[in-house]
Amino acid sequence: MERRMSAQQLVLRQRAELVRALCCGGSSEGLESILDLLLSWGALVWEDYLNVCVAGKTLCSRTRELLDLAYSKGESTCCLLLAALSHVLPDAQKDNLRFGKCSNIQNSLEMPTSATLTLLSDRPDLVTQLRNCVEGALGILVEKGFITSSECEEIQLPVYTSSQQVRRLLDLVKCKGEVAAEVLLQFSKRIQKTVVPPNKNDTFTMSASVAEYQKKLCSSISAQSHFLSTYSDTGKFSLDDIYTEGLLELGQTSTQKSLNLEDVVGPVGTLNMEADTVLVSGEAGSGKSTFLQRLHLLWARKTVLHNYLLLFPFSCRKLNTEQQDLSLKELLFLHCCWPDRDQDQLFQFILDHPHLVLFTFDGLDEFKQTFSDDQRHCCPTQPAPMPVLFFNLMQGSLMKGVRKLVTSRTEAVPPILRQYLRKEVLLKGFSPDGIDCFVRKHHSDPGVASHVLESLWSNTALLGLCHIPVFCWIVSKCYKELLGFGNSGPQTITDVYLMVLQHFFHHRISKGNRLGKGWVQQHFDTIMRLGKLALQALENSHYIFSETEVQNGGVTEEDISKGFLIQSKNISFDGIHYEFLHVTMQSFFAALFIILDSNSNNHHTIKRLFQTPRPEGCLGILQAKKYDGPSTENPNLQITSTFVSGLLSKRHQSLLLQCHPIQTLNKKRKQVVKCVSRGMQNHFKSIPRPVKGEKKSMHAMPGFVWLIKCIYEMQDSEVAKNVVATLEVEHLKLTYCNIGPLECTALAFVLQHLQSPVGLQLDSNSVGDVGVEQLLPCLHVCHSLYLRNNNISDEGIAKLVEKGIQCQTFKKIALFNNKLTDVCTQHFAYLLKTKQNFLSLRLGNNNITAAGAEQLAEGLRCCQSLQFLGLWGNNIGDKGAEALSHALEDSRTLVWLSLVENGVGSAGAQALARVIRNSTTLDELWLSKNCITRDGVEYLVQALEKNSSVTSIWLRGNNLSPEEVEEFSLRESRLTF
Ligand SMILES: Nc1ncnc2c1ncn2[C@@H]1O[C@H](COP(=O)(O)OP(=O)(O)OP(=O)(O)O)[C@@H](O)[C@H]1O
Repeated sequence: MERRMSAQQLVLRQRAELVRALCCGGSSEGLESILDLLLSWGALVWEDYLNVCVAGKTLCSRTRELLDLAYSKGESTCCLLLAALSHVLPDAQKDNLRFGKCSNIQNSLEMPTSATLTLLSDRPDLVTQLRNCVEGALGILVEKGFITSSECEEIQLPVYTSSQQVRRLLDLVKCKGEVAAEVLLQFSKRIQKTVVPPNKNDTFTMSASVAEYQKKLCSSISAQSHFLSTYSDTGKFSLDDIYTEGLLELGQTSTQKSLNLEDVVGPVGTLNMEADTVLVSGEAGSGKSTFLQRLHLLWARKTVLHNYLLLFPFSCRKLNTEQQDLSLKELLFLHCCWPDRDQDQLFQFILDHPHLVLFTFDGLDEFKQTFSDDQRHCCPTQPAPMPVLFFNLMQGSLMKGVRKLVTSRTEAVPPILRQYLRKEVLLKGFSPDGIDCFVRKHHSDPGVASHVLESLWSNTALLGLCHIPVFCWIVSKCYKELLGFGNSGPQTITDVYLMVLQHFFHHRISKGNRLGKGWVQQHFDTIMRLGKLALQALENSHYIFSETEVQNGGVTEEDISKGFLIQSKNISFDGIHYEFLHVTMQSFFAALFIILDSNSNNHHTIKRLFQTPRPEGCLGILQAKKYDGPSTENPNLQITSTFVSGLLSKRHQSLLLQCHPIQTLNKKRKQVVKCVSRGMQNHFKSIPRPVKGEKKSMHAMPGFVWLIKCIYEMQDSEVAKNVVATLEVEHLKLTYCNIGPLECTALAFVLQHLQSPVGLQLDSNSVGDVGVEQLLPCLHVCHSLYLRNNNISDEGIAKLVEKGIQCQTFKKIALFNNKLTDVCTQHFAYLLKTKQNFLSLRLGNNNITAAGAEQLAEGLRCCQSLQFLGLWGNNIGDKGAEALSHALEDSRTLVWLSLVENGVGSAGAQALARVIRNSTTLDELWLSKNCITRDGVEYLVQALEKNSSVTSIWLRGNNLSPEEVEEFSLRESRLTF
């Protein structure tokens, strides 16, 4: 059992977490900063450092090497390692790590006696001081003959970040001897005196030509971002009228803090200080382009981001069309805004003041080439092919210091890009309040808005879909059709897109004519022409069509008049260009074409679209690249396959039968079912055998959720049943998988058919109250439900508990870090009273006070089964602890209780002592980070004298002096301080 752990034990026990913390971003900056500190503190000698840094080793193996080394060197090195980790890791990554007492250790080296030793002892500061002037330092050292120009070039290779260049310089100079080291130190002292930190007191003069250009840029950006393209046909709404805040959260943290627009570009959540690129990721239609558009508009009005004088907005869709090699200068001025005069002066201003410039790139996922960092290009005036230019900008080899904001579909972010990211922000669509707000903005008539909202709230599957703004837009646009559905409204995204298809055809038919039942047949030719254009283009990541391309595809004026194709907003094109109203619409037309086209080749298209293992050869874009299902390389093909599944649902058969023979439809359907089943089988095969004593557990691989969504679109319970019939796991882990309400609906649809109960782990997603409701149909097959970090409120809990008490197998719930208050405790009290086999209730990091604890106590008093109760990080105080203790005094089942960080004092400890005295089952009691004093601990010690089951009571961070800690540790070894 755990006692107070030594630094060595902490390093050993947390090995996996430490490796993850240092390697998750892909950047080696964290590890290298730690090595700097350890060298400067004398914890590592030069040979150790060289051993860790052997060239060619991966970041993870270097990290492991360091951990092994520290462990083998003993307690004091581990202590310094933990101190360095605590110093270097961003707060967000420190949450779940323990650094022991080592976090405040300072330099333990004596004053250095030589310049080369000073290079070691001052290494962390030197890296910071010199990183903006490596070139200057190198110049002096070359000039004085200490290093050669080829050594100088090697240090400056663009593969290295500026901090890495400094480290290489320090390593080199160390070997060049005392005088060289002395020269470098003097240079560093000199620049310390002269350099003004960037951004602070940054004096620059904005010449008239820069001011004029800024004005032109603002007015062109303002004009471009005034309207949303999805509203272009109505002419009714400006962005101001309809824009609704979406949920923005930091990626890679365990806390869910909402960000505002300025935070996205600002310092909050920075993981890699060296990188300039901020990624905003989200699902299709989650509002990424609209978010950027809003940011552009507000910047152009000078309402936000005042510290950026110039903003250059790029669309990856448009960059795709660039055939010529361009220099950075041409890229800026040709693709964004042409300066009327003084181009060179203006460009020089941009080069000289990178921190005053912001670049935005919309739709990285639409860029034809996959991100690669093979080819370095650093010269701003030299032309290069577009992908080279673009990738080097994101990496920071080009225009270092300019902040870049990139949007992308989550699943399409290439892992290799992550090492160049400053941070990742997730755009999670609308909250339930956001949906309400959007619908009310869309409908000026409050009666209609309420009617639409009522029908949404009565169809929770559709409500789940509407947290994605593009679906919310469709539902609002097609409100007449929606209200016409009554109770049997759309359930799947295919239903929603069929509704919008019908809506557009309906609105474009001449007055007096009605859209009959056979409307698909009526518009068959248009559908096929647009579908063919859509599919061929999707295969090549092509989203903008010239007039010639449209004509060559056979698309007629009349087809265009239906409104699915709109004129491209990218005004700098020659001649008219078109794009689909939204890219998801392009995917939908592509899917319609695959289903309705009688060409037998579609058999291959479907096969390739659903292929999950690495295919031999496949659709255009997929051909040349490594790829794991359609998801990773081209997310639009993934959505297309979801639509294909949905269109093959038996529910839509009668609609499609009008223009396609049943045999062919059935054949395609069989094929899709086979592909999806095989895909799932592949996932199941990847489940490792359980280690002895552990549960058989499956961690969802990429593509699992996509397959589940395809099955849901088919709306066929038999398919769902067959697919999971062979799944034998006890634990299904889907953490950080972008599970929102829509995915919950699909998961429940499939998982409810599981043969034996599972633990369903959905931590760190965006389930929310709507998602919780969607999960209820599968609650009877969940013995445990893990919903940490999911924006769940008391409302969701009310529904969960109502269903949970009817489910015999449901025994454990974890709700750490949600939005729960005392209101939820009355529901849990009811559950504890009613359900006498419930085992574990974890409610840490919510907003539960003494009143909530008193409510819980009501339930606990009648509960004969609960073993684990976690309330870490609430605020129940002494009163709450007393209430719980009274209720638990006679418990014959309680094994584990956590009241860490709850404002519990000695009165609370006194009450808890009674639980300890009586209990024969309690094993661990967690009371760290409270305000218990000597008196309180005295009660606990006395109670322990009567207890033999308790193995540890954790008391770190209470109101005790070091002497008291010492004394109690000697008296009672089961206390951990
Ligand atoms: N914040 C918002 N306020 C109002 N409407 C929005 C908002 N975000 C998105 N929408 C609506 O949803 C549509 C789709 O959004 P958008 O194109 O921004 O999504 P996206 O995430 O960029 O999609 P994709 O990844 O498919 O390109 C918009 O055209 C608009 O109608």
